[in-house]
Amino acid sequence: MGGGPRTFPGGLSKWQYKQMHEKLARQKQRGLLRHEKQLYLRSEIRALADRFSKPGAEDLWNEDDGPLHRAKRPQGGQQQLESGRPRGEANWKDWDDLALEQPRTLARGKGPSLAAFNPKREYRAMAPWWPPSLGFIASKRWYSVMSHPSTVTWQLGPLGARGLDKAREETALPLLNQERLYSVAARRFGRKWRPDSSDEDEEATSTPRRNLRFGKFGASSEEGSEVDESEDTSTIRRRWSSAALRNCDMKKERRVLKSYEEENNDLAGRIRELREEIKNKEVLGAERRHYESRGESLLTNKRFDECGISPLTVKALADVGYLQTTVVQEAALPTCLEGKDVLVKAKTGTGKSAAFLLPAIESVLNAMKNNTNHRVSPIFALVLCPTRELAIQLTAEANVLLKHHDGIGVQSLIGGTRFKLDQRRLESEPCQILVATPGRLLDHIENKSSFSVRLMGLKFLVLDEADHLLDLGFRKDIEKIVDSLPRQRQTLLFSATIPKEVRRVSQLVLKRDHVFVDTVGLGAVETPTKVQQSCLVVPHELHFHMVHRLLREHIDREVDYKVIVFCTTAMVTEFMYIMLRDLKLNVREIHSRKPQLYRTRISEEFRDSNCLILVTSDVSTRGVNYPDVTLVIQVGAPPDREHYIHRLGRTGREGKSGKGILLLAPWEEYFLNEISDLPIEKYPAPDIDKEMKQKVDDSIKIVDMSIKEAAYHAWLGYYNSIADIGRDKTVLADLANRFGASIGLEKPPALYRKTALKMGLKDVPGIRIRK
Ligand SMILES: Nc1ncnc2c1ncn2[C@@H]1O[C@H](COP(=O)(O)OP(=O)(O)OP(=O)(O)O)[C@@H](O)[C@H]1O
Repeated sequence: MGGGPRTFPGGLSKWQYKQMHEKLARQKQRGLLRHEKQLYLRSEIRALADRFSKPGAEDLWNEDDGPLHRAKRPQGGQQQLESGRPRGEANWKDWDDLALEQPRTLARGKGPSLAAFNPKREYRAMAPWWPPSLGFIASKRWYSVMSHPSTVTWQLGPLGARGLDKAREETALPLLNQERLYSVAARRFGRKWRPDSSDEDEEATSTPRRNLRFGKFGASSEEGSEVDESEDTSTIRRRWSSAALRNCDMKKERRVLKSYEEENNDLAGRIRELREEIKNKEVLGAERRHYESRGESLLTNKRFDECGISPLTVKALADVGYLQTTVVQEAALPTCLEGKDVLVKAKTGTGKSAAFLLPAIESVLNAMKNNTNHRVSPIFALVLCPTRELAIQLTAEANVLLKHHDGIGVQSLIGGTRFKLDQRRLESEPCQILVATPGRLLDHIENKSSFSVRLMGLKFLVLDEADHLLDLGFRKDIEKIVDSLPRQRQTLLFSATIPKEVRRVSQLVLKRDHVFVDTVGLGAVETPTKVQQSCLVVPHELHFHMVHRLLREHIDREVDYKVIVFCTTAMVTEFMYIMLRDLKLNVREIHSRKPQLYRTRISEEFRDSNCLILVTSDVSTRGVNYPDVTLVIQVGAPPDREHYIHRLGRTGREGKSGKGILLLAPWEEYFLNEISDLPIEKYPAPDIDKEMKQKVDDSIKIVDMSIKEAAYHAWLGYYNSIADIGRDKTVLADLANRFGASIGLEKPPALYRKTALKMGLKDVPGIRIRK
């Protein structure tokens, strides 16, 4: 008779079974369609967000929501600006002027068109006294000037006391800010290409990082110019039109053009608000400083059992001795537990991890209560972080907090492990909370549809080290990840550093009505108060000798020493490690060139030990919590201020004391301008006697030639990417060759022609090209 069996699983008839399958297929198809539709909508929304953030669309960020009005540039200010123009940066300024004079008439191919339609710069040049709170002109530099209490008084004082008219005549401030802005501009302008020198992490693969930082959404006009240079006028016109948003403008009411007087009135109002805001923040900051000055830890009087979190979590916290919240936990928990989107800024080592892991657990508990879908087990909470070590650490912390929650599991997805093993682990073990690095997570999303389905149940997303994840090195990956997540979710962003640009870009992942929790406070120092910071400037040929000298000095003084030495690149780290090991120091190394298992083992060893030195690259810069580090040495100029703060933050955690030494060469002193608001003292240069120098030289000799050559290439790549140094290629080549000689290279190793071309080093005297 045929036709197969009469009954099917579950006692269904053939017809019922067929019906059921058809229904399931229809459901699946509907699901896929919904998903596709969601993806399409998101891409549309992102495109729109892009328009909002593009240079030229700044008026949309204006709190008044009014259009950009072209105010007249104060005459006096103009003159002073011209006279005070920094040497060598004249062209930036000239472009500004050009833009001012004939904004829409620049002919194709005529002169430097790049800034012509950048109203941001135009506006800043015209009305430099405009307060930064009004949004777009508050570049990072300006912001840092504003945030310094003394400068705030100086800036706002005249504005408040003499009124706006007088303030407009105030030209010293614009002059200063212009100079700073241009110097930032010049620095960024040069960062066009960055070779393998970065060792921050290998997850950020797609885009060279520093050079493109916030290029697309950035507040500073300078970055826009970087792109503009290669564009023709038609592109520029396109950009100009995007500023108006035209039919893409989603605002319901038409924005009415305001008169110059109206804008001034608005401005006066805004200034009053701003002063109020600063006063409030200063009160908060003062409270906090009081806390710190009492020499206590950052713990508050609030207990975890009063925070409205699950008693089982409170029990787990008590098991590890956490009874009271830290300042950031007290400040962030209530808002996070309310279900709001939050952006949190708090100093390094103050307990941010628990501040987001606790709400993550609560969110999972709620979701599990309400979850009716038993076919797939959704991942309810996702924590993204930039490095593998940090992901492993956060997973371990979450595991501690979940100790008494049976059936809830946390897992990590990081690069350097086997994809198939990850997959099997994800399927076989409970995973309601996932901690991941972006690259590997994306691999799973793109290659495993069942994984994407599990993510569709997501309720809670955290971006730890958010400023870094939203930086261009990671941005594309983060956007793709966010696209594959449900829009109905709570999102938290955490970091110790939140530059102004990040606040804008954060709108891509946060809801509009998100809350900003800042426990550092405007005007307060961003580094831990109990960390003694100093800077030592010696010729870079002596850096290795000096590191050895500083380490010896520290070891002699501290019985339980624990030191981290940060080097600029992975290969320089390796070189430093081999040299220090030969000098009989108890040293370990972590950098991206080491296999993951090795990295994890060393990381654990360093976490649990004393009397150990860790030589590392930027893979250890952010988030990793090694308790009781007594000294952090940073060798060479860090890529930016944020790197400096996060590296320094590996010591002085939990309100403890620590020391940080920044070792610079004389030509790296420009970096001190970036951190001029931090309490950094001059370190008295210790002597390096002949015997000690000889010892170090002997140890340098034993390092393998191939490592030396790789260190030379990496060194060259790193400094080439830093505009202050990479701008003058001849000087750079000379410095690199001096570095090569100091590590025992008789002649500079040759570069591949292609590499030299990319780095702009072809035909540069002193650079050898491989035949
Ligand atoms: N409530 C608490 N009570 C006691 N210790 C705490 C508490 N919260 C956090 N800690 C401890 O403080 C240390 C620093 O915490 P954590 O690593 O979360 O800092 P962080 O702010 O995330 O630092 P970073 O900015 O470097 O990432 C850890 O050792 C952690 O165990």
